[in-house]
Amino acid sequence: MIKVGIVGGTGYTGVELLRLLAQHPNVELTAITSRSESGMPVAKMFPNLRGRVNLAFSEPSLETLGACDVVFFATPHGVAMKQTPELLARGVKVIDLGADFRLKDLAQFEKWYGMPHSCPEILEEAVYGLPEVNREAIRSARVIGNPGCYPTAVQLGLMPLLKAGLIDVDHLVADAKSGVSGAGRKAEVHTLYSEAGESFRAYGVAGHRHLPEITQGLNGMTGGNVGLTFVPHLLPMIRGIHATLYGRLTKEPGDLQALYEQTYAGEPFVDVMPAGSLPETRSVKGANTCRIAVYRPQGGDTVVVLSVIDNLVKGAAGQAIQNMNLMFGLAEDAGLGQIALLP
Ligand SMILES: NC(=O)C1=CN([C@@H]2O[C@H](COP(=O)(O)OP(=O)(O)OC[C@H]3O[C@@H](n4cnc5c(N)ncnc54)[C@H](OP(=O)(O)O)[C@@H]3O)[C@@H](O)[C@H]2O)C=CC1
Ligand SMILES: CC(=O)N[C@@H](CCC(=O)OP(=O)(O)O)C(=O)O
Repeated sequence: MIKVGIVGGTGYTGVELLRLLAQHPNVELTAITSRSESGMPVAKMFPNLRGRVNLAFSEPSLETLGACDVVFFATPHGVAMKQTPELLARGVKVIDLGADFRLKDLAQFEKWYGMPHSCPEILEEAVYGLPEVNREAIRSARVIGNPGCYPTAVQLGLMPLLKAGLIDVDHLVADAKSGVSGAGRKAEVHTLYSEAGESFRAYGVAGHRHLPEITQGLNGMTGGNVGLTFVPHLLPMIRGIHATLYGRLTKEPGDLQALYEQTYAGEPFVDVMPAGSLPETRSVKGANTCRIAVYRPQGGDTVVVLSVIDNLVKGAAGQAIQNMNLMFGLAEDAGLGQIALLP
């Protein structure tokens, strides 16, 4: 059994890790930390875990975490990089759900996250945990920068077109919408029910920290520098991301449906839907699945891709477990068989 620790167990990605790991056949939950709720039984805060998780929250101490085989950081940016060097020295692998190990360019990290990086040498060895792109490197990684939620939906949606060299890489557009759980569990005015409910708006239009993460990934697919306009929106729902992606064709693309199906053939967590389908966020709610549909409206020169994920699963905790499975040589889908909750 793999001994697992979770730092940040009281947040939304933390409790999602717990929900999924409690059903994982190869995992023993060893430590679940919270600074604010240390001593409280986990199932008291999260009754969905009653009878399934019998631990109490503990302080995030090196002693407890150092006894694990792998530690997930479900914490704000800047926390994982402080503790990762000591954990690695004790032979513990690290999967950060925050952004400390995602951006390879230090200047970009410091610009978008407003803090210096405390372990650049570990950032260099860390692997970006998008299995559909980096599967082999993930298998041997000690540190994973788990992708952001929007970057997962956008990169998986655009990858087939970019790898095939079919679209103008200077003018990509990603119009993406997220449910409010994407903002985490901490109290903030803009995610209050009476602020976010029955309303809809964009945010981060002039610049969002996921822009450099997405372009880093897309650059890796094209070998050059892509130009991307990325506009996130806040939807009055709890879970889910819907990304609508636009690319202008630079040549006759052939059968786009076949291109998508072939690219993702054999991928356990990417579902290319039949031509004419409209992926819904509810079709992935609670599941580690990205569902994609590709369109060429009126046979014109614009390709439209629809990509949906659950921000807390394929956009965070599920993908992190997929990465853990790869790092420990387990079946990639172990513990990740959940079917989406519908309606
Ligand atoms: N929500 C989402 O959809 C997604 C989130 N992410 C990323 O995952 C990470 C966690 O997000 P989310 O679960 O939404 O956040 P939350 O705000 O819901 O939870 C954050 C957790 O971190 C703990 N924490 C905060 N500061 C520290 C610290 N200095 N040391 C140790 N623990 C700390 C908190 O517990 P306590 O204060 O009790 O210790 C809390 O449990 C973030 O980096 C986020 O950007 C990534 C993809 C999607
Ligand atoms: C709706 C909402 O607020 N979503 C978050 C993104 C989700 C997330 O937490 O991603 P990171 O891990 O990269 O921070 C945001 O736009 O800041």
